[in-house]
Amino acid sequence: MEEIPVKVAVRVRPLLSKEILHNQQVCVRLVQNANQVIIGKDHVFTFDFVFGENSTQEEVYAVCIKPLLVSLTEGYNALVFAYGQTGSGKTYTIGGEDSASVAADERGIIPRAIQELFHHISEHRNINFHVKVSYIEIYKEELRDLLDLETSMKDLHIREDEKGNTVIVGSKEFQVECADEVISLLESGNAARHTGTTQMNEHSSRSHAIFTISIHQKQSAEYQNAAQDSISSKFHFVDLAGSERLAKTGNTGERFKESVKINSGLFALGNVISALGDPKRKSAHIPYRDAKITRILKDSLGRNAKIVMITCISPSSLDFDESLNSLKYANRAKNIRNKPVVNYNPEKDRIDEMEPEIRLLQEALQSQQVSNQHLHDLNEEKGRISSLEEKLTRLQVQYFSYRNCVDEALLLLVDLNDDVSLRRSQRDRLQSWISMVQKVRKEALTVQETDTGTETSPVPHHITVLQQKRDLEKCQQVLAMNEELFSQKNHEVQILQNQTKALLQEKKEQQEFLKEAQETQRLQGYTSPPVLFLAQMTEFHIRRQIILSKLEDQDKVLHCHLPDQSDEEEDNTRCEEKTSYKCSINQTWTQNHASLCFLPDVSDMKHQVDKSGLSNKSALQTDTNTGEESDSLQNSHVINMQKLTNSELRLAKTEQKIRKLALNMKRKEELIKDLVRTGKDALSVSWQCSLKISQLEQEIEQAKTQLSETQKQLQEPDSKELRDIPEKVMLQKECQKKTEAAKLKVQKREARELAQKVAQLKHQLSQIEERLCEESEKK
Ligand SMILES: Nc1ncnc2c1ncn2[C@@H]1O[C@H](COP(=O)(O)OP(=O)(O)OP(=O)(O)O)[C@@H](O)[C@H]1O
Repeated sequence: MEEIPVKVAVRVRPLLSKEILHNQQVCVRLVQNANQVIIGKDHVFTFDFVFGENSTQEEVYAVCIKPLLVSLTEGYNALVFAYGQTGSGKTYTIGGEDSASVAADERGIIPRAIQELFHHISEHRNINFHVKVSYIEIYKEELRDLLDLETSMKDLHIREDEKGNTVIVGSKEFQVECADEVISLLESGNAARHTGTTQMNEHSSRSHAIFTISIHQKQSAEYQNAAQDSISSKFHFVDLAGSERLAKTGNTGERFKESVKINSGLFALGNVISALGDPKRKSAHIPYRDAKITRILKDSLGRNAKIVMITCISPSSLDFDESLNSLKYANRAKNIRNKPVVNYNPEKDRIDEMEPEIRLLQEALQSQQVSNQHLHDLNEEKGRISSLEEKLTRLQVQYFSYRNCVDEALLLLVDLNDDVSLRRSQRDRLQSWISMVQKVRKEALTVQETDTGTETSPVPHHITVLQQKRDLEKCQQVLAMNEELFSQKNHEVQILQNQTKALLQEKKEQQEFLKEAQETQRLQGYTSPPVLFLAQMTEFHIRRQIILSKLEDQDKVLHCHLPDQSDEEEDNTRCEEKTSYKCSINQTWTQNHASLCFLPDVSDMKHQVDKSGLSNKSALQTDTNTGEESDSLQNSHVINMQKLTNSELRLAKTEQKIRKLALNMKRKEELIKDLVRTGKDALSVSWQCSLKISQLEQEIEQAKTQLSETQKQLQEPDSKELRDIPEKVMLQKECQKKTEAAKLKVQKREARELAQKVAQLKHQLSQIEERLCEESEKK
């Protein structure tokens, strides 16, 4: 396999009108015969082709591209890429401009190659050509289909097939028939390409564009002989985005981002070119994967393609650095060596690849045919069976009708045999016929019995089968309906079960919630001061209740004796009084029972007790015959009543005390809260003060240092400047500063005092808190 180097051409564009206007100088010269470019004074480069400012598009095409197009038609892959600084003439050379605005002789490489290709096709009628085109751009390292803008960037992927050919999966390939069709596709792609205005170029391409023509050629059937195969080849036309010096272009925002991506892609391409141009490259790694452009060109660069690199440069001395860099870049590319081959038989290879698949398919087809035959046979068999079944049914019907006839004939002949006088021979024959029929019938019955295993039935067999079939169908229908019903019911049951589950869950949750609430209430009951107070109150009431009940019991004992010591009238009075007393006691009892939190009116009680006491006294006055026992009982009753009154009074007093204490506690709690708040405020004030103090201290320190410096300066006898007025002003300022510093000192002292006060306050506060705690503990 022959190794051929990459051909490198350099094209120097003429100075543009704006460059002439700015009187820019030319810094590039060409030595046409030697294919040399001299830039500046002493940078000389030799290339395969050099084109000066007067070179035409036709010239560039004829020299650089025509041989590639010939190679393409011979079955070789080809690649031309234009490299150079922004605004150096790449798009102009490649032909990526709007062709409507370009004169025919200014058309670039691509339209010329298209024309030539279709001219070639038209001249080779013996070959069947299939031409496809695609147009892709790499914008900010993302692929974009310029012929189908609806294709999302995410759907385009660079892949490598098993032969190492780069394939862009998802890109549209248009099958084309004539040059005009391709030109219009090219134009629509050019229009869709990302371009923008920069300081360096009014129509700057902001992306790398790859226009690809793929051809597949095969001898026409009439000219074909067995030895000839088909050929497939492709031609990439690559218009790279221009290299840009960010400082020079002044790009910002989106343009800046584009520049970064463009330069990184070009840098990756430069690295690939360097690696490929390195004589020790066999061991070196080729960094194709670093950028999309290098991944796409992987199968061409350094591999199976004939390559021409066109380096475009500006002649302006202002672009000297960029042009020199481009020439160095191109110089490296000269070292790349490729091994192009004619791409024969991709179809045959494909057929080879597909052979096992074809074999499998053939086998599958055969087995399909066999099974089809079987199916056919089966169908035939089925048809035969059904016709036989029909025949059988018909025969059975015939048989039964014949049997009926025979049965009837038998009966008739048996009668005739008995009644009619026949000749002996006739009678014998009849007799033998009858016995034969009987024998046949008997045999038939035995066969039927063994077949069915049942008693003989008068219904023909086929009719029974049909009937049973119908019954079976009905049963199946009923079964299906039942099943449907069953599934419905099942579903309903399922729903109900779910509902029950949900309700149970809800109930459980509610129970848990209730428990939690009860628990919280219980815990709160032990900790909250008002509840404690209530509990204490309740305790008091219970004790009071116990005392009252004891008194009542004693009272009952007392009243049991009273009726025996009075006459009837007095009895009534006493009874009335007794009832009123009892009622009053019972009333008190009921009141106490009704609400433990309610204190009974002490004055009421006293009044009732007095009343009972008086009534007892009057009873004692009317009955002079009362015994000592009754006296003592009455006395004890009065004493008890007094005791009760006393305890009621004490209880009322204690309750009042408790109320007062609770009120006091509440006030003190509020006081504590206030004090804490004040303490916090005082703390924040003191913090702010200390912050201010530290600031002031710093300022004082600064003032001090400045003062000492000024003093030093004043002490210097040689300092002439001191006598100057501005210097004096400065000194005055310094003095002012010193005064301010002194003031600050005073402020600082005040602040310190304030801080001390705050500390004292805090101390007092803590003492009060301690005292309050002690008091509350005592209470
Ligand atoms: N050989 C030439 N003869 C006359 N004019 C040229 C030539 N080369 C380039 N120009 C002009 O120079 C300008 C810039 O060219 P072009 O747009 O092709 O640059 P570019 O290298 O593609 O720039 P970019 O990288 O920014 O896209 C265009 O106006 C173009 O017409």
